[in-house]
Amino acid sequence: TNTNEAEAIDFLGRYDREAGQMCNKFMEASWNYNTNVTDFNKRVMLQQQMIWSDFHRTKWNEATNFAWKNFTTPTVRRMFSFLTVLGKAALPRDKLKELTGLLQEMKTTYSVAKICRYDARLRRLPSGDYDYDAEFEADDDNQIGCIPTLPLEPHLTQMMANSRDPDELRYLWRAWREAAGKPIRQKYLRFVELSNEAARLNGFSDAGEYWRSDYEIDGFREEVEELWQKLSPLYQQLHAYVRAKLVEKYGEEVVPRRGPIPAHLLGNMWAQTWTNVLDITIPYPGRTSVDVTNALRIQGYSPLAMFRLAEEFFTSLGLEPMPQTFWQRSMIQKPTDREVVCHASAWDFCNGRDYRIKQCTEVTMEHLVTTHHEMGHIQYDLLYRNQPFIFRDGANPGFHEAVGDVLALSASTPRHLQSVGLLGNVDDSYETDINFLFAMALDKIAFLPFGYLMDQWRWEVFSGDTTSSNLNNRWWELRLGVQGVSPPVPRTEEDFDPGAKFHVPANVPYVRYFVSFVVQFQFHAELCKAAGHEGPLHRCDIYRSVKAGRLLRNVLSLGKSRPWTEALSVLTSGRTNKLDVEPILEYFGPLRTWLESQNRGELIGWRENEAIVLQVT
Ligand SMILES: CC(=O)N[C@@H](CC(=O)O)C(=O)NC[C@H](CC1(C(=O)N[C@@H](Cc2ccc(O)cc2)C(=O)O)CCCC1)C(=O)O
Ligand SMILES: [Zn+2]
Repeated sequence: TNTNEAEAIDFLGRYDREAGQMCNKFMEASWNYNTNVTDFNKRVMLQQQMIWSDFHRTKWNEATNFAWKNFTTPTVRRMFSFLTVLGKAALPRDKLKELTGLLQEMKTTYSVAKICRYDARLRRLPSGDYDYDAEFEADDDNQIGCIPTLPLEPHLTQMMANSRDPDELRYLWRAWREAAGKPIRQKYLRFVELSNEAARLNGFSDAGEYWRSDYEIDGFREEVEELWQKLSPLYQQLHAYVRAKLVEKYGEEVVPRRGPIPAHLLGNMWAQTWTNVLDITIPYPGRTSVDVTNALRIQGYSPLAMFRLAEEFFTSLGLEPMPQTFWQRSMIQKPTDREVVCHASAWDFCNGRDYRIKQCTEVTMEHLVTTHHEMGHIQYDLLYRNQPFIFRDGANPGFHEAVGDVLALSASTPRHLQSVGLLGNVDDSYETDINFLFAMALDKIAFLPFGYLMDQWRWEVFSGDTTSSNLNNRWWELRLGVQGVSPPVPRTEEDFDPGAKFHVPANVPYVRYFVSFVVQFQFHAELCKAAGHEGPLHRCDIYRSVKAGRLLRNVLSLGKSRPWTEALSVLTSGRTNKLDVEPILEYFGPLRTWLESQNRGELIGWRENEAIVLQVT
């Protein structure tokens, strides 16, 4: 092995230049496929994927020839520690092709899945009523003239958000899982086998351990478990209150007063955020509500105007504007002339100049928040663009997910929405405060158990604790036990419900979002301090604070050049280097007190025997 550190540094210099070019070519091919889903574009992208993997393996061979662990320069050692993990390219070529092929097939199934309109699917009884029980017996579609025409975005997303008909919601919930989840069950099992084989070739016990290594700390799994245990009581208070409101709306036959909440009634296809049932659950209906969707529409906001509004928040902090090419090359609306992957995403083309967002933007408050989220990824990409290629990444994946959300915490406040003209008169009353905190909790607190259980389930699949005999059952054990939601129709091992959530077929890890929802409040607290904010944390708006912007720039410019624990030390001026639930609990403190008083007499938590009995074939 080569102990010459000077030669190693020369190798790293060459790698830096070549990797940027290879990455750019792969991102272009991947972008072309995602913004124009055709077989040709898929083939080109898979070809580029193989070229990138060959490049990665060649460089890996060179890197592993160096005795890098004894090198004296810390950043050189850190670069080699990343370079000497080959990832899926460690697989034999034929298995790598199978793996990438399976991944593309699963992503395509998800992206093009469509279901029939509600009424087209259902048989009518002589009386003219719908025959709900017949809805899935007649699998022979043309018997009832059903042609699947409704895609997830924007149709099913909007229907799940706006329908208040439990039967329609139940149909949509089940039909989507028939179309998107069930068909990929076998492919996913084979994909897991190959992912584990690749992980073992890299010295990990399974793909879950490989994923968790991104967080660079031992006991990350236990750390996440501990954070959830501290947050679960607040979630249970919110769950109890929302359940009581849903009982009021739909009655106890539909919503068990002491049981889990049926998953189709929470305004979201996966019950992961509950903002779309704010109208049913808002604490003080008469008072100010921060859902500015109507104002956006009345004021004629376009997707572009929403993007400009988000960009202006970043530049008000002294952070980077979007590059010129961003506005020319991004896809911010769903095209009408071709299939695209609508799931929003932010793209770094690895050349320090080309950055884009792909988003099927709708003019809603939810999409305004998403726009900040995606632009947060681009901002982070821009701030670390002068780092070496290997360090151009988030300090940990949760940091990358937090950036946009941190700004959105300020941009969503009633005061801020009023200052940009999206909200009329805002009173500083207690009720308005509670309404605002409640709306934020439907997004941030409701999400925590889902953000936690997604990879709990996958880590157990990768480790073999969960197998094909209990794949779907284990999913519902976690959904019931952790999140307190139940399926609106019985589920069996014929189904594959996790497969109906983008990140499973797309194989995108998810615990990053749980980490983000904790750490974004640590960022918020520190930036508010830097901005000189006084008063309750939930009222802070860092808009136009150049001091807050400077602190954020200092933390994010590090990229992955230092462990994220050091980045947290920079953020907190040395006060901590750990994930900490105190800021999120402080932010929601007033709401928790209010919920505890409102929930007197309610069962906090849920009796699992009230869930629909899980059928096991
Ligand atoms: C080239 C590439 O892929 N780039 C990465 C970014 C990067 O790695 O640089 C990327 O763009 N990933 C896409 C993904 C999209 C979204 C998502 O999937 N969100 C989660 C969880 C969630 C829920 C509520 C919330 O407020 C925030 C997050 C979900 O919807 O379940 C959908 C809209 C929001 C974010 C994303 O932006 O994280
Ligand atoms: Zn993100």
